[in-house]
Amino acid sequence: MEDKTIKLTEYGASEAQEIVTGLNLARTIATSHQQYTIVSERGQFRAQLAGRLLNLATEPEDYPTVGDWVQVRLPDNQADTATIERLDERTTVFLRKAAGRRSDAQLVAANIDWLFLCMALDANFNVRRLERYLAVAAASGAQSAVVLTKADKTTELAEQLAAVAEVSGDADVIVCDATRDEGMNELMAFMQPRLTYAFLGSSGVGKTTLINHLLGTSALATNEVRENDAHGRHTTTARQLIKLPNGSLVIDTPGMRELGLLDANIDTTFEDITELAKGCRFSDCTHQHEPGCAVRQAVACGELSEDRLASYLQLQAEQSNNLLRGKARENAKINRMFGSKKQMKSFMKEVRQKRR
Ligand SMILES: Nc1nc2c(ncn2[C@@H]2O[C@H](COP(=O)(O)OP(=O)(O)OP(=O)(O)O)[C@@H](O)[C@H]2O)c(=O)[nH]1
Ligand SMILES: [Zn+2]
Repeated sequence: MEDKTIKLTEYGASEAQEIVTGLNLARTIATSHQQYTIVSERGQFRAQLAGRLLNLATEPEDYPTVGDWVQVRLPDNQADTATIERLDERTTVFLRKAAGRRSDAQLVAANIDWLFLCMALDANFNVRRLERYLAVAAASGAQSAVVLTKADKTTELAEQLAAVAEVSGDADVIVCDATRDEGMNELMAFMQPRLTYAFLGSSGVGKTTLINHLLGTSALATNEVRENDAHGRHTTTARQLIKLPNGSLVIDTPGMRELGLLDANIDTTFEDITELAKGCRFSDCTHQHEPGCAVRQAVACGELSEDRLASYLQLQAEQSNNLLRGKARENAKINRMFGSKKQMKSFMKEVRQKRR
């Protein structure tokens, strides 16, 4: 195998990373079924979680995901598997709600600097969905930009851009057309070496195509979309971190049918409504039936769209529903581990006293 020394700083490591004696710092660049591919100073390795970590892992968040920094024990032989001993704290994490009724988290990627929220300008175009992406992205800690793809497929670009501008706040909006190689320069102008960028969006909007254009190759496989229905088949099944020629790191994520909301920053994403709500008669106004509601008033006089308010209320309902379920889940976990909350507290007290 080619002996190449990889500088971890090229993978975005910050100087602050502390390296535990005997362990190497590595970045997770791909995962599949609890098998990981990592990049370390000694090169790329396959890796698996140490048994101790596996035993402690009870939530999806406990497992490494693409973009994670991990501390590993490397084997002498590159063909052998490395062991992940510790998961470093994440600076940002993009979570979605797993499919189904439980509010389980599904990790999409970690330590992302920028999220590119991708939406196609064909039948995929939907500002309500974009609002959802913006709200979830705002809670991740990463910055976001809107990437509108397939500009060749629309005859209403001006109207679509106006609709996007109404919901996207301060976020930059980049229009791309992969068939004519348009928008790639704007996208590249965004991207700096060593920062990590994740492409998110429904299946078939052209995320992989964009990354291939940025790479200048067809390193990643794409799939033809079935004509007429605008539903791409799922091409991207595994996530991976890829380095672009300019040194930027990109993560292609599998297209999502629906972005399940687990945590969102609704107030900043819907700043217009938050502002209006200050004029409501009741400070806890739900903007649904209360008298003196400034938000409904704005809808009535056409200042705020009915659809945007509906979208806001819907996301808020999902958010509070998840919070309730999350609390119930946390209590169940405490009961499992300690018997009861009371027993947990007395256990913690004992630990604190021993430390003194
Ligand atoms: N007309 C047109 N087609 C495009 C454009 N960009 C991508 N496509 C086509 O759209 C289809 C889906 O593209 P992908 O890049 O695989 O989409 P994706 O978002 O990565 O899809 P998943 O991997 O399923 O999430 C392919 O047939 C591409 O050739 C574009 O700008 N214009
Ligand atoms: Zn109100």
